Amino acid sequence: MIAARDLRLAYAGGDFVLDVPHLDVARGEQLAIVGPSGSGKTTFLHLAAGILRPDSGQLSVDGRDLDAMDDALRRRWRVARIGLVFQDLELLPYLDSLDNVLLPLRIGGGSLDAEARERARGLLADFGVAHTTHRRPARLSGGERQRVALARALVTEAPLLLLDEPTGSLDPDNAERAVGLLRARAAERGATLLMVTHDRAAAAGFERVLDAGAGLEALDAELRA
Ligand SMILES: Nc1ncnc2c1ncn2[C@@H]1O[C@H](COP(=O)(O)OP(=O)(O)OP(=O)(O)O)[C@@H](O)[C@H]1O
Repeated sequence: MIAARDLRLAYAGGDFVLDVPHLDVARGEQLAIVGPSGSGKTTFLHLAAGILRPDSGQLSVDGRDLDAMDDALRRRWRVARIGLVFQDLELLPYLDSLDNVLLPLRIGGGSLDAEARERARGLLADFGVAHTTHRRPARLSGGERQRVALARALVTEAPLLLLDEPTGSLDPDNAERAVGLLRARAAERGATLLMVTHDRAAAAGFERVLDAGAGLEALDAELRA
């Protein structure tokens, strides 16, 4: 599902360089990348989502070479094929929870029929935030906002879930429940799940956990071990 080879990205004007020599994530696999702040987890996730483009190297996601797509196509492809949770959530402040969850369908030109609305409401209920359905983000707690963002990642039933610190605002019980639900939904439909986090507890139970502690180039060593 994800194949990265000799991937390199340096931010203009910064010191940080992301190097990922070799990483494969199989279709249907659930992978957690754990590492401290600043190790490049978000950068890698944004490369995999086609939000950032590498300076060099190859990256194929869901069988597509992201570099070969123009920006508009990559955006359409991302909305259709990836359920994404951003570290800063990116809920739209003028939409209530239901419309935030429906947003990927709206952007992707998908159907917003009764069935889609029912699915969105069901996801809000699954994550324990049905009571926020008609509230805007400003009137939600941090944990409620996070759970709305998690519900949104599942609404398109995309084959790839990319989750950036999906439990950052949740207490331990809610974190465990939320990750369990994301993983169960992914497993039910054979979707691939990649979570990056600094929270080792959130990664407990994942069959494959990569340590980005020494920088993502260390992933290569794990793969060869
Ligand atoms: N737009 C940018 N321009 C310059 N440097 C950046 C930019 N975004 C991130 N960085 C730097 O790149 C490095 C990796 O950042 P990244 O957000 O990928 O790390 P992370 O592992 O996700 O950290 P955290 O757990 O704190 O979110 C950091 O040193 C950061 O300061």
